[in-house]
Amino acid sequence: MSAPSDRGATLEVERVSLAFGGLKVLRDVSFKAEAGSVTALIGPNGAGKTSMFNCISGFYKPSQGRVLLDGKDVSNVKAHGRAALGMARSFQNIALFRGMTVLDNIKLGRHTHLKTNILQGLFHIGPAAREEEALRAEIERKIIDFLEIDHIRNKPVAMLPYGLQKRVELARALAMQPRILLLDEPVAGMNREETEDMARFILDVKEEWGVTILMVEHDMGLVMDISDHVAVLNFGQKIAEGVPSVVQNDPEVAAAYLGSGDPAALMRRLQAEEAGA
Ligand SMILES: Nc1ncnc2c1ncn2[C@@H]1O[C@H](COP(=O)(O)OP(=O)(O)OP(=O)(O)O)[C@@H](O)[C@H]1O
Repeated sequence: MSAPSDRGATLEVERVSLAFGGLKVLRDVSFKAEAGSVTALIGPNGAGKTSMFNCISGFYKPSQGRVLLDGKDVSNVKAHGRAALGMARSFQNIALFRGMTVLDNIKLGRHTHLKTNILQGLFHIGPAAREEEALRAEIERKIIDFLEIDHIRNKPVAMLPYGLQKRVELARALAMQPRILLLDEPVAGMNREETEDMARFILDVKEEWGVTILMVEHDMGLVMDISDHVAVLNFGQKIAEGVPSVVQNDPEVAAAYLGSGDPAALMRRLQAEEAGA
């Protein structure tokens, strides 16, 4: 299969902080997702993972820090501009048009950053160039083959089991021809078989399409199995980072998750680090 993007993009998060009123949600967080790798952002509930995703994709503007895509500062680029630069995102809760078919949902993915309007795109009218249309159709066909969803292409999304809906969401994100894919809890609510399928597809997106993957995920089995790199947030700060085996054995990470150790001491250390930064 030919890759829709030549290679994945590098993402750098540089000293990002975010506050809602007086609440500091992210504090001076830096990490990097290397081109063509799978990076996982993990941490207990409320650690700031989704907020970080929102800063990366341009939904939130950090109070400090920068987001760089292939070394280019995109901090002032709006969400749709970042999408046009190759950032695609899936959401924690499925954000598909439930009454529409699988194929039409996938088609909508491509219109995120094209000038062609959605209705023109769906009904193949207007100024959309024929050649581009053919190329797009080819890409959609490849995505449908790749994710093994040909048998449901004309089914309304609402009729599909949860795991397949998540797969359609991935298909729609791929239709944007991303260079980096941000996946917010891609296997949340899935059974074991669905999780294993999704793990395989994520790895295939990386290996066959060269797309960089950044995912927020609570399923530690999946994170440790498929990530090249893991960054851990707790109380809005990065507490650990590295290859899965190192992060897995980090006592501070265990303490953050299990509540063992002394959370007050950890909080004090994080605050002291922040004050000294
Ligand atoms: N729009 C908002 N306004 C105010 N506070 C917010 C907003 N979004 C998030 N927060 C707060 O920021 C903190 C981090 O939330 P966030 O959703 O980023 O964490 P998370 O690590 O993604 O959690 P989870 O794993 O439960 O999804 C929480 O205390 C949350 O209540």
